[in-house]
Amino acid sequence: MEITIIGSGAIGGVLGAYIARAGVNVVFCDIEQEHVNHIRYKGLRIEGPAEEFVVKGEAYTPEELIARNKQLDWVFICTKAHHAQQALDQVCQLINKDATIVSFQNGLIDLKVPVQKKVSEPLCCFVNFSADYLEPGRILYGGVSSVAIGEFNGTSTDRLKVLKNILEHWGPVKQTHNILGYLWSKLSYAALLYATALVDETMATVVDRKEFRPALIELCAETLEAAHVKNVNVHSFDVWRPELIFPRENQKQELLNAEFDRISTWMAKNKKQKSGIWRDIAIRRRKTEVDFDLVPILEIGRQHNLSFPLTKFVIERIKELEQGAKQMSWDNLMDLKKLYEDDVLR
Ligand SMILES: NC(=O)C1=CN([C@@H]2O[C@H](COP(=O)(O)OP(=O)(O)OC[C@H]3O[C@@H](n4cnc5c(N)ncnc54)[C@H](OP(=O)(O)O)[C@@H]3O)[C@@H](O)[C@H]2O)C=CC1
Ligand SMILES: CC(C)(CO)C(=O)C(=O)O
Repeated sequence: MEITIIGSGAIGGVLGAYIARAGVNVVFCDIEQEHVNHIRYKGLRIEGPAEEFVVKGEAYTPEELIARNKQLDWVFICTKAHHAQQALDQVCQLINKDATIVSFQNGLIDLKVPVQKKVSEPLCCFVNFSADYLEPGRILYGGVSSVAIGEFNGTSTDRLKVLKNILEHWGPVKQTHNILGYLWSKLSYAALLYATALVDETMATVVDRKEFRPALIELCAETLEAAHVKNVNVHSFDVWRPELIFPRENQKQELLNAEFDRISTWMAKNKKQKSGIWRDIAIRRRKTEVDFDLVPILEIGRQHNLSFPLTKFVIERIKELEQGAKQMSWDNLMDLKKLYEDDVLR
């Protein structure tokens, strides 16, 4: 068995390193030549909260992987959502009907393989552990958190069992009939993460600020309402309990405050202190995955005559931050709070 990781950054790098360290054949693939060279010649360093280790491995750019011309067996697509389809298309000629493709993206993506390839639909992996690509060959790993896998149609298959065994070289993995429930739940959590990235502060600091909580809770409720109209039964994970937020009429202030305290404490303990969204904007100066995370929520709202003003605001502000038209600041959260108080509460 050989696992090919397409996109060996934060998530792909951590998973690949643990799986390779356990003795499974892992082939790392990434578009960054310097990163590929590091993995190949010096090794990939994982800097976790409990341990640091280095794994040397076979590593290629997509072009080198194609030139190698070996059929791929297990293909983990670990790029950002907006690169995933292109990353898969690029290596498609190396994929035949026996291959298993697994998507690891946050957000709503629907990877397609040309039908003539007769490849089964991709498996899906929900990820909530955190990691950051620091520089070529170096990845910060925040520590163990939930990972769940499933077939999109909810069935239990042999290939899922095999995937579970592979991924458990990293840590505990839940096999679920409701992978969409996890993905949508993560989307509602991601709404919170996007809001924290409006400020140049740690996620824990933002979530700790009680004056912003009502607006943040309503922001997450908008995504959960979209999940509801799509008939998705959202699943809790780690400290995230969407059932406390939606349906809105079930909200209990005390429970929600305690929940947000718990989330803040949980975030403060993680080695990764700021979100991937913050990192994309502030450090890597590139686009976030907002088009795959929050933009589809607005679209679903439109289709169902639901307006999601806070989601719309966060999308617009994130895009302004991406373009450099606005700066990260508490003022952004003040504006969100004001919108909530003036337009939503009214
Ligand atoms: N990081 C985290 O803590 C978490 C991330 N996730 C999700 O996991 C997914 C991956 O994110 P993450 O690991 O953080 O992203 P990273 O940017 O750290 O890693 C993705 C890597 O893929 C590379 N890449 C882009 N296009 C291609 C291509 N065509 N072929 C090969 N490699 C390519 C990127 O290069 P380049 O940078 O040059 O584009 C990058 O090195 C995202 O959907 C994210 O939301 C989920 C939970 C937590
Ligand atoms: C913070 C984290 C890891 C979720 O826990 C995440 O998904 C991100 O950084 O985008």
